[in-house]
Amino acid sequence: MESLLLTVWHEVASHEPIAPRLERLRGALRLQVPIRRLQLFQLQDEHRLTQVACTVEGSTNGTPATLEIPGVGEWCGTGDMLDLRGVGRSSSMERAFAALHDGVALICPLRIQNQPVGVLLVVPESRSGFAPKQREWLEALALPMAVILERHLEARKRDALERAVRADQQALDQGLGGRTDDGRIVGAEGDLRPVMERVMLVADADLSVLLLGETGSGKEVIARAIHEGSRRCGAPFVRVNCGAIPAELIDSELFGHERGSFTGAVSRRQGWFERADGGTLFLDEIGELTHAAQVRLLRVLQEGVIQRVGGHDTVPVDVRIVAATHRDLAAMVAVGSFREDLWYRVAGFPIHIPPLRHRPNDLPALAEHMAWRSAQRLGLPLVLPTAEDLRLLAAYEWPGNVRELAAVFDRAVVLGQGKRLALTSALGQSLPGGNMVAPRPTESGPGAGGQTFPTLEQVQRAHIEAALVRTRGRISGPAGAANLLGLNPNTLRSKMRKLKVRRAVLAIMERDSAW
Ligand SMILES: Nc1ncnc2c1ncn2[C@@H]1O[C@H](COP(=O)(O)OP(=O)(O)OP(=O)(O)O)[C@@H](O)[C@H]1O
Repeated sequence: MESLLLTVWHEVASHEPIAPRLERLRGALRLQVPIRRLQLFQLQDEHRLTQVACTVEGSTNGTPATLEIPGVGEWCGTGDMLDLRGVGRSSSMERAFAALHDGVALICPLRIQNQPVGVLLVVPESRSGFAPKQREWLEALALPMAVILERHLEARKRDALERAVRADQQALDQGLGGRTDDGRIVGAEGDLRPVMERVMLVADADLSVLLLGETGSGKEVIARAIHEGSRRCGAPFVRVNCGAIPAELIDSELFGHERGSFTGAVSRRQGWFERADGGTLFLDEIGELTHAAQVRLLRVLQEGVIQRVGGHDTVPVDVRIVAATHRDLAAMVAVGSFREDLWYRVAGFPIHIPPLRHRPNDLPALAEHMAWRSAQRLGLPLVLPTAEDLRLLAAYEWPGNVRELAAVFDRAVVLGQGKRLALTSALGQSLPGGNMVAPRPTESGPGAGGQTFPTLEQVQRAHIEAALVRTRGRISGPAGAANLLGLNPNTLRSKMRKLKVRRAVLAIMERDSAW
């Protein structure tokens, strides 16, 4: 028993990730106790457990990541170890645990200084369960397991905090000159004009604004324009990506924290509201906020004051909210995944930004802007798009909108090395094997005078790939590549096989739209 406990405490002191430590622990324990599976759960609130780690042998683990178990919090705080074989399963908690492993398991509450942290679940090798002595050993495991779990949770919190600090730093760098853009809104006099008219109407009205539009369509650009057109323009514009906030850090992100208020809080930190005080808080991807975060956000919007985590003073804050989402927020309200009261707070004045494919008149100016921007960013000579380049761009759907256009130009400029815009190649970028889509002969560039002249096979392959890019991978039907190329779908398929055409170009384009 002593040597076993020594091994256990040795694992407690380790800094390795939790899963291999638990696996080793199970191995050591199995010398004394016939264990098949160990599962460690973190207590999320009164009724919720989240699986942190599981070790198992010989079968996959079908336990869901999060379990709703009524009364589990209370039992964790005061209850004793339970052998599910022996209980009458009178409570719904016992029934819920018993359902996990066919009623053959032992559950042990994990506490530190009487505070509940989680649950250890142990499944025996056989249905006969554990002998009394073996149960004693398992009971002795509760404290070291609780310490392992608590340290693991603290380490995760620390990591999340470091990530948040890094994100802050990036945002700061961008604000301080990381932007190589001239800040121009291309299309303000073109297809984007109705949007700009609404921006001008609302900019100085100090209403909250909700920007609706597909990803990469320019919501942040418009949010900045609203801020810059308002009387708050001399004060900060703070952008927060709501989808990237770890649930355990929501309070600290919103309200800030005092030094030492939790492990990892090495200095005082201002929350978003304080940082944006007097200015505009841009809540990007607001539809991604968790339910708990929605509640917290609503509270500060209603009360207009914040209290830092670990602090006692209330701090009044004055911010204008501009929120954005690519989701159908009204539908989310209808199904209850976004709070209606928060919706009323943030959706004072909605502005819809159309996707790039609905702004054909802006495309030439945007293409020139991106050619200039990429050349400047990458330190290469400026090459402007030709009429043929513009036709190629106009034929594409742009699911990633202006951001995707910017990424395509970055690649086209790099691939063309300041001598040409390699737009065809940039649209159907390099494949995992390292091969490139061969340039089309029409591409602006050296053509016949260039260093390499593409073979007929390369040109055919590139042409078929360009057709597949345009039809987003569809081969047959009126909107398919075969129709576009004037071929029978089966003929196209056999050509694709012969030429080793890579339908993976599509996967790459999808990946690149998030570039
Ligand atoms: N009208 C425009 N004129 C010039 N550049 C633009 C325009 N619209 C968008 N951009 C550029 O496109 C990129 C994406 O824009 P932005 O970040 O505003 O999109 P978004 O809709 O907020 O994206 P997401 O939904 O992913 O947050 C940025 O580099 C931005 O500078």
